[in-house]
Amino acid sequence: MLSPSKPLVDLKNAGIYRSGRWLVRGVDLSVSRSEIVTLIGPNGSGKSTTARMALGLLKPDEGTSTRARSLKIAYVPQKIAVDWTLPLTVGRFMRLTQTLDDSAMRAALQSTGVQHLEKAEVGDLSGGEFQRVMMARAIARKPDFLVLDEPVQGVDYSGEIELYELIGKIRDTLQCGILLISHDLHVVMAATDQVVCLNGHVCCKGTPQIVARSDEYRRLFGERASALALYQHDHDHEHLPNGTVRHSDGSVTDHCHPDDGHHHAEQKEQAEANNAG
Ligand SMILES: Nc1ncnc2c1ncn2[C@@H]1O[C@H](COP(=O)(O)OP(=O)(O)OP(=O)(O)O)[C@@H](O)[C@H]1O
Repeated sequence: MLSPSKPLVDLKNAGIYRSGRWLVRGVDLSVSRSEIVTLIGPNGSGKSTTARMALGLLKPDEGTSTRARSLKIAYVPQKIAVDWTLPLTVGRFMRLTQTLDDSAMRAALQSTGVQHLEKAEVGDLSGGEFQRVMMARAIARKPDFLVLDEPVQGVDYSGEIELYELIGKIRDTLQCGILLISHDLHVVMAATDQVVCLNGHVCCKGTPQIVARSDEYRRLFGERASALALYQHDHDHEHLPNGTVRHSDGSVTDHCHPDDGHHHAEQKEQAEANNAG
């Protein structure tokens, strides 16, 4: 039985060491039931590596990675190796790696708004449709823990907002914990409970700041601007290949300082509120 009070997944000081360097190090991260945790960070900052530790696909070389017993996991990876020139309908794709009866398959496709595509060829789908089919395939498993690696890749802005809203709905319906990966440093969903910013280690984490008041976002997204949040931070230090850290003042230490890389969104928001007032 899964305990409601314990996290589904818990990484403590976890790190992966490969080819003479730490790909990520010192990662503390937990995901509980009905919680959405978003991992952000630039390319190569260790997001997928961290997700793979959380999934149990990679064993940490340092620290620990634990998962609740009998945890049902679904993973939508960033890339999947399928030859899309081969004919494959969405309906068959849904059942490639799991047994699903017709009604369960259709319910899953319906929940992500793509039931009309059951007979479509997977190779013909648009980027947004493909992501929805991938999510339908994952949620058909009724997971306790869902990992979505870059679910909005190849999707335009309005499609991106719809996908973020859909992820919120999936969480509400399945009450699963979700680990979401995004390389986008600026735009993360408001429904995110925790944002963890990686840059080879955890730079900062916390709740995202809502930018519903921003004119630019309102112009771009209309009413749904409130579905977006802006998360700002500064990387004020650099991780060197030998595992040491160079700070903005040029000094080099073995580890990050406790106040490294903190974001300033709260101060900025406060300043904006003061100006508006
Ligand atoms: N098995 C491996 N051996 C050596 N280096 C690796 C291995 N796997 C990943 N890396 C390196 O580790 C770093 C982190 O990779 P990871 O895929 O976790 O980054 P990411 O944050 O998900 O990046 P992206 O946004 O580009 O998907 C990269 O520099 C990558 O080249």
